[in-house]
Amino acid sequence: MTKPNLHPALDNGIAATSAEFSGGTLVCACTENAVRVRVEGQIAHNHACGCTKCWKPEGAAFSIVAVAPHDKVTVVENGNKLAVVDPEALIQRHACKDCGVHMYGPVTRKHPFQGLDFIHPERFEEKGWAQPGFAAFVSSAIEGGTAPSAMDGVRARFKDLGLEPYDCLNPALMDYIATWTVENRT
Ligand SMILES: N[C@@H](CCC(=O)N[C@@H](CS)C(=O)NCC(=O)O)C(=O)O
Ligand SMILES: [Zn+2]
Ligand SMILES: [Zn+2]
Repeated sequence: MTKPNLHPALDNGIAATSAEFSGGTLVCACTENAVRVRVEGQIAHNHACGCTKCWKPEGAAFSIVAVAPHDKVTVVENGNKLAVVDPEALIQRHACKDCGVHMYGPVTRKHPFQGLDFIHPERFEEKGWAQPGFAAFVSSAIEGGTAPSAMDGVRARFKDLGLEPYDCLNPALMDYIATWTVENRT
């Protein structure tokens, strides 16, 4: 059976995390006047996401997405090209209006992820960012066009890569969300 195309940063071999990585610059896909976003420090919770809302490169069924604290994320070039994809969404994904790449997505509303920005580390100009650790929203890939009959192969491939597949987030993040929910009951 042919291997499913998940994402180039998975299919072509997962690049190792470097302890030396102390931040980098995300760049959009424009060849002129590219948007650049500086992220200070290492990223956290990097994972593959199968949902339809996360930005993916052409042909990929999954995105690669991680978080960084909002105060560590700064637009440094061509921020005038950014627009919010869906103002109603929890994650305020700021995309380049010319090439469509999502550059950063802050969570500003009261939520366990408030204060975090979602970013796509494959857009870093530098290497060494923390490698993905699991796969989230795997069943949502069907909504993005993956055939239901391909899903066993998709999950098996993630397991081969050492990335446990989940249909929501991983247990650590789900427990974190539930704990926050208990602590913030009104
Ligand atoms: N099945 C839905 C799932 C969407 C979803 O819940 N995505 C997650 C992972 S990125 C989320 O946290 N979304 C919040 C948001 O999009 O603002 C889809 O594929 O569109
Ligand atoms: Zn662009
Ligand atoms: Zn997603």
